[in-house]
Parts: sequence; structure tokens; C-alpha cells
Amino acid sequence: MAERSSQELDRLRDRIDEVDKDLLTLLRRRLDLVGEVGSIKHEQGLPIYAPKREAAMLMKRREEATLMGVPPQLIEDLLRRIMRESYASENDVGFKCINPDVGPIVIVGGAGKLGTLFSQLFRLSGYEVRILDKDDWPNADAILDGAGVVVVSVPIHHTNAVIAQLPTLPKECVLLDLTSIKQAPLAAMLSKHQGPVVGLHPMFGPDLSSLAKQVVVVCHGRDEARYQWLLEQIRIWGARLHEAPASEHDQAMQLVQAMRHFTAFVYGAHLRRERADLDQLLQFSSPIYRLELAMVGRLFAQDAKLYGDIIFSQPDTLARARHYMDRYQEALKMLEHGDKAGFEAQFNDIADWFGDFAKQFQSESGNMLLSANDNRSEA
Ligand SMILES: O=C(O)C(=O)C[C@]1(C(=O)O)C=C[C@@H](O)C=C1
Repeated sequence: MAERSSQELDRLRDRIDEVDKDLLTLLRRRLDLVGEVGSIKHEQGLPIYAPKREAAMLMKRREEATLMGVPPQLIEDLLRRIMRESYASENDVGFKCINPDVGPIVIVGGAGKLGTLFSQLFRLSGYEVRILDKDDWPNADAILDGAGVVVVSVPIHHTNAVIAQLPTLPKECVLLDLTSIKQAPLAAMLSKHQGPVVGLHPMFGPDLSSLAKQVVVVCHGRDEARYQWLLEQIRIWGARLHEAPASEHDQAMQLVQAMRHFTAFVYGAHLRRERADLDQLLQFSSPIYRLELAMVGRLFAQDAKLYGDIIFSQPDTLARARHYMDRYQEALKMLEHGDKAGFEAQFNDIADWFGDFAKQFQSESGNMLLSANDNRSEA
């Protein structure tokens, strides 16, 4: 067969450009349709995230893709990415206001990142939002006058003091906090205020364009029925609510947050002490190591105070970290004794304990690695 010319390559690339432009036209059409769906949802108070619709749609598109000789995972990946834009654009339309008669929503610490996100969401839902930040305390009484909801969104180490500092709130007012520990703030709110109280923990950072698919933990305090509307409002923003006792939440957070951050901190300290050449490490890192390095490195792009708060504000962190050290010492002993068989036996024992989760985590991280690789470019 004659060698195909580079002219032919150019011609083919031109045709690919045409197809990609068609894709753009289709995407524009889809975004417009989603905009219309968004305004109907806004009127009817339907949640931004429609899991059943998504599952049915993805299943259908996968079947159709298979029939057309297109890899089904390709259309699923594309649609999931496209729907991320849908959530953001539906956000902009605004949300139905579930409780239009409630008094102003006061966000204490409303100039912070999380406070800003919640004030935007409340405003997009038609509520009057007032901010009570550090310098506003001389006017606190005026700002809190007639408040329907008070949201405490300040750093953990200030939370209890700030709650104590609040003047007496209207009896009907809902008092809630957004701190990442729940028992102490909940107790402080219950003793401060006689009315409805609830502790929330948004399980996400503040740099989000939408709450779709995000989880908010709810720890009930008092008069649940009187803040149901607020939970409904958060559902409309797209979040899933996970109800749990505050003690259960705090215990899980020890392992999920405090210990993880502490371990990442120690690993970062070790890299620093070893004077690791990060550039060089990246050159030698396969995507999984790159991701692991990123998980550690991203910690240090953030606020030391915030992480200090998370690690130091939980009374159990010290005991937990000591237990972790015990495991580290045990593993070190195996290494000292060249006990590879012992290592393998323990490895298998841990694998059994992880059970099906191990496979699930492997597949989830596999997808993350693929998309991390997609985002790399040399140009
Ligand atoms: O069908 C809807 O309800 C939409 O909002 C549109 C759409 C989509 O982009 O297809 C976006 C979000 C929902 O979770 C489901 C589907």
C-alpha cells in the first residue's frame, strides 16, 4: 500500500476540527436546554441534582454507544463532565425560596470563604442575608435584630466563644454552626439558645461552584421540626444530607480528618527534612505517586491555622496518633528483622479486612488517575 501523504493527514485533521466544532454547537444547545430545565426547577423547588434521571440517562447512552461501536465509558465520562457544568449553570438561575416568611439570615463569619459560599446560596434563594464579621460586633444587636437563622461560620477555636458572645436571639430563630467538629459547638449552642438548634458539617471545601452531589452532615440539636425547611432548602441546592449523632460524627472525623492531616503533615515534614527534590520526584512519579504527592502537597497550599485547628481541637487526636505510632513501630520491627513473610501475612490480613472496599477503591482511584493523566500536556 502506498504511503499516505502528509496532505492526507492535514485533510483528516481538518475534518476532525469540523467534528469538534459540531460538538461545540451541540454543547451550546445542550447548555441552553439545561438553562430552561434550571428555571423550571427553580419555580418548582426541585433539587439541582436528579440522581434517578442521571442514572437512567447514562444507562441508555451506554447502551446506544455500545450499539454504535463507541466505548460506553467514553460517553459516560463525557456526560458526567458535561453535567458538572449543568449544576453550575442551574445554580446561576437561583433556587426556590422554601421559607419566604423567615427573618433575615445572619452569617457570623460571613466574610470567610465558607460563610461567603453559604451567603451566596441563601441570596440566590431569595433570602435577606446579613453578615456579622469580626469588626461588626459593636453593631451585633442591630444586625441580629429579628434574625430568622443565625449561621456560625468561624474558625473552630473561636466557635464556642463566638456562640457565647451572641446576644439573646429571638425564640423562633434557628441557630446552627458549620464547624468540622460537632459535639462542643452543639452543646454551646444548646446552652446559649432556647429555640431550634442544629449542627451542620459541609463535607467539602468552600471553592465550589455548586453543592450538587456534596454531602452535608446534620447533627440534630433541638426542635427538629422547626428547621426542616432549612434542610429542604439545602437539598434543593443539590446536597445530600447525612444525619448522625454528634459523637459518631466526631469519632469518624478523628480518623477521616485529624489523623489523615496529621499523617500528611508528618510526611511533608519528612520530605522537607530530607531536602527532597520535588521536581525530580515528580519526574520519577507514575500518576498514582503524583496523586499521593499532590494529596500531601495540597495541604501546604492551605491555611496552617485551619489545619492546626482540626488536629488540635479534638481531644482524642493525641491518643490516636500514639496508636498510629505503635503500628508504625510494629511495621518497623518487621523491616528490622527482614520479616517479609510477616509483612505479607499482615498485608493479606488487612486486605481481607478491607474486603470489597479494596477493589472499589482501586477502581475509583483508577478513574482519578486516568483523568489526572488527561489533564497533563506538554505543549
Ligand atoms: O434533567 C435534569 O433535571 C437536569 O437538571 C439536567 C441534567 C443534565 O445535564 O442532563 C443535570 C442535572 C441533573 O442531575 C440531571 C440532568
